Amino acid sequence: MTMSPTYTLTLGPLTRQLPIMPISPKLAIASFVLLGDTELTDYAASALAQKMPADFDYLITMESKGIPLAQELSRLTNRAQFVVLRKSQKDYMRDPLSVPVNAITTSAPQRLFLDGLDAQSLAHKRVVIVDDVISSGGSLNAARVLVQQAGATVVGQVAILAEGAAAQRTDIQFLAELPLFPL
Ligand SMILES: Nc1ncnc2[nH]cnc12
Repeated sequence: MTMSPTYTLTLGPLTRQLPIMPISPKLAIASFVLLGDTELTDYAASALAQKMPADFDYLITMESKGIPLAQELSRLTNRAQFVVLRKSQKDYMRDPLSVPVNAITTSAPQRLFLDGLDAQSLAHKRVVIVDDVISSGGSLNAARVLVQQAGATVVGQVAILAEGAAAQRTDIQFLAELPLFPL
């Protein structure tokens, strides 16, 4: 296997070599895969716990790479439950809400689904959206729409990394920037 070039990510005391992978003829990304990295997940959750709004009811995240982060953040902030927006409709969902989403790493159009039971729990609640990387903001926007459709209010948006132009956003809290790599 030929080795791809890497980008060195530094997060507090931790460093990771992220492989730089083309995702289109014109663009490569430094691939940040949180799944399986317990050490990084735990560090990022404790750092993000310091950046959370004081008053919120629920964390909400998007399948799949945000899930371990949201779980640890939920534990650290003493929230007994968090909500996962899914990328497919499951047979066990009741009256799911769904919206289209465009993500930088997935070429095919996708949808994001909120189980109707979760939607009921969220009604009139204060919600923080958490994700591993915010890039184009496509999945964040889709999550916001679902949260609003459920009758909840978004009181915070947090991520480990802000990629490309997202690093200039003032409406998100994040720990580090991640560059994009034009080809
Ligand atoms: N750099 C990246 N690595 C992994 N997933 C991503 N989603 C958006 N940007 C990403």
